[in-house]
This record gives sequence, C-alpha cells and structure tokens, in this order.
Amino acid sequence: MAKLEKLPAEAADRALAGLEGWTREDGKWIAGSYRFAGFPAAIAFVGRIAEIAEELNHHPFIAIDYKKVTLRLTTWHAGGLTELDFQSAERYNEMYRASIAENR
Ligand SMILES: C[C@H](O)[C@H](O)[C@H]1CNC2=NC(N)=NC(=O)C2=N1
Repeated sequence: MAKLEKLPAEAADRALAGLEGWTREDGKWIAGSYRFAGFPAAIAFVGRIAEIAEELNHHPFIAIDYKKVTLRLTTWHAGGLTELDFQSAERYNEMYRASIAENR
C-alpha cells in the first residue's frame, strides 16, 4: 500500500494493536504520551522528535506539559491515518525506549 494512502479502519486498528502506548483519538488521529524525569529532559526529547519528523517529512502535533510530552499524528494529505503515522509513532517509541535506557 502506498505510504500516503489512507488506511481502512480495520487496517489502522491492526497497526495500532502493534503500537505500544498509542491510542486512536478519532478516525483521523493517533496519540501517544511520554513522561520524563524533568522539564529539560522533555524538551531534549522534543528536539529529537523534530529530527525524526524532518527525516520522515512527517510532523506530529506536539504538546509539552511539564514532564509529559504528547504527540498526535495524522497524515494531512490523506485526510486521515496512513502507514507513515504508525511508522513515525514506532520511531518515537524506539527513541523513548533508548532514552530511558541511557538514563539508567
Ligand atoms: C510538502 C510536505 O512534504 C508536506 O506538507 C508534508 C509535511 N509534513 C507532514 N506531516 C503530516 N503529519 N502530514 C502530512 O501530510 C505532511 N506533509
């Protein structure tokens, strides 16, 4: 399936089942939150999100709430969820897991 082709609902639900910690907000968005030791760590993570978003040319909505960062993803051009949303979310999960491992 082309990366920017809107996924049918059941395909999106299947992709979501394999994506730890993310939920669907409505038919068009997925959302995931990450918690950090403090505000500086949250901001550092946002900087790394920006690098991945630029690499993928796929940009999340980012909410920073002190030690918590919430990302929301949709594919504007497709008017809903595409594989790129799930691939992006998986990259952010991988980056978060690595950042937690680093700080042990
Ligand atoms: C021109 C540029 O490739 C497009 O505007 C990209 C940029 N980042 C994007 N981000 C997201 N979330 N959806 C898009 O459709 C999208 N399109």
